[in-house]
Amino acid sequence: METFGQRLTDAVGKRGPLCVGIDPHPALLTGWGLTDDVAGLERFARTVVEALADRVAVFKPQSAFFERFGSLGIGILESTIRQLREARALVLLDVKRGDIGSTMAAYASAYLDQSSPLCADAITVSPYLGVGSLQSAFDLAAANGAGVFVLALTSNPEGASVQHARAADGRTVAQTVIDEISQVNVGAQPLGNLGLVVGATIGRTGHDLSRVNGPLLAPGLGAQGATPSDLRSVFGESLRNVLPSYSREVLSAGPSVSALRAATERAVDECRAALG
Ligand SMILES: O=C(O)c1cc(=O)[nH]c(=O)n1[C@@H]1O[C@H](COP(=O)(O)O)[C@@H](O)[C@H]1O
Repeated sequence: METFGQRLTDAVGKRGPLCVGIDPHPALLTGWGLTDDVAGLERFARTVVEALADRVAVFKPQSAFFERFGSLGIGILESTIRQLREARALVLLDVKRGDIGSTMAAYASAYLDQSSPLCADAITVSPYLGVGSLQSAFDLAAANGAGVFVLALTSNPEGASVQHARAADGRTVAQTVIDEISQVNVGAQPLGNLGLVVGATIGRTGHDLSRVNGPLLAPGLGAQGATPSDLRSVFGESLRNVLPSYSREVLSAGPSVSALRAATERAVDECRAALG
């Protein structure tokens, strides 16, 4: 079975270095002339799939915006994941899970087990209960050719108060997470299955990402104020492993299919130029 690192490398090679977040905010539904209800959500998701599924490497549906409509919203999330994967795009489900090991195993099977209706290619997780508590997700991902993206340095201004705090050995909390993930990815070719999330908004923080050997998801572009030209100062020599991620900036071009495609092409071109 191909590893997630291999599948991601292939997808980005064919379609370009871009992740499009599917975040159906109430304001976006309204902006698209849709109702803020299940019918509006369904139409929104269907339009994104029609416009972009065959041309974007990675999609990141944000689970909360589907969960908000209960089981009907989850049903639309399931069908959206399925349609995106049928179009050979990778789906990184943004659920930011994290729990004690035994419960984490249940979350892992919900999102990474091939037989689950919500099975995705990768998920986002939070390391707040300790990186070791996520082991069951790492194991299931490896067994299924899937990936796991661990929050390290988030794009929001509040993140630094926890992530830049110093552990007993003097490293920041974020650096301990980065180092633990780097250890798992050692030797993986072309890229490890474990990624990190590092916001494009954070500027130069002095964290060492040089040994991660895994994908670096960079949200915070567009609506949160970062631009592709900020990526170099955040990622330095690790730029080659960066997967830039846009949600509202690209989605606000809708509902026109051609405008969504044009916004995506622009984003890919700008990211390609910035990543070198
Ligand atoms: O894990 C994430 O995707 C994430 C991490 C982070 O540090 N910052 C961040 O904005 N995100 C997510 O990325 C998306 C950003 O959306 P836009 O600001 O509209 O591009 C949202 O779904 C956030 O939940």
